[in-house]
Amino acid sequence: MDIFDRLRQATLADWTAYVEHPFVRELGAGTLPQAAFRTYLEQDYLFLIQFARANALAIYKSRTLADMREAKGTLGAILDDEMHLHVRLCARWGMTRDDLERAAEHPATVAYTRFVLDCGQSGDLLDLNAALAPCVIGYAEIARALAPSLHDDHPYREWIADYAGEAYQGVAARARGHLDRLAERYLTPARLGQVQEIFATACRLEADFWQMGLDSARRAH
Ligand SMILES: Cc1ncc(CO)c(N)n1
Repeated sequence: MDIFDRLRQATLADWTAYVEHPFVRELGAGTLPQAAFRTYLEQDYLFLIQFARANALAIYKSRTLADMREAKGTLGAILDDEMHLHVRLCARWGMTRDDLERAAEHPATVAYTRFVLDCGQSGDLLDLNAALAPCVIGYAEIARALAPSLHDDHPYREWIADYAGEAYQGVAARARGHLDRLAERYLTPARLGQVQEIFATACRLEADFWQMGLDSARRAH
């Protein structure tokens, strides 16, 4: 069992509430209201800006070149791949990159991103990567679970296919391996509870992020 599996086991209720959130189920079934997806995607673009900063912070917090390269790889994947998906999908609704960058951050976006950044500022690279893990590894798992139900005219096909694709799955697998190596170096029995709490909080903030999308569609009706 690697450290990711141990953290997931220890926080299983929070993990499950995140990866099996009603937003995820409706996304997979293709029944998610478009308004919910649009709000989610707009906020997720703003999320990714802060998430890029968190990975830049991971470079700053690194004591080895190998750790720096891991964070740089994830940072590159966010800036050069993942954000392009958002811009591409939003362009279909007439939203430009500028529109996205001008949007106001929802409290759920602020809460999650600033929590992750604070874990990195107040803690070390293990704390920061424990806060980042539910995000990267969680999305890879969610998309892999949804991919078998994809069909040609699925409304969210591109989103699911991108996160289920080889490139993103590779980023997540690397992050998982890196977290394990960080745990070997830095995790002590005394720290385990705190690292679990960071992981669990990030899972809860992920669930809140999905909920924000659902709630916005409810308000629009
Ligand atoms: C909220 C959130 N969590 C995880 C990911 C995966 O990078 C994302 N794009 N957005």
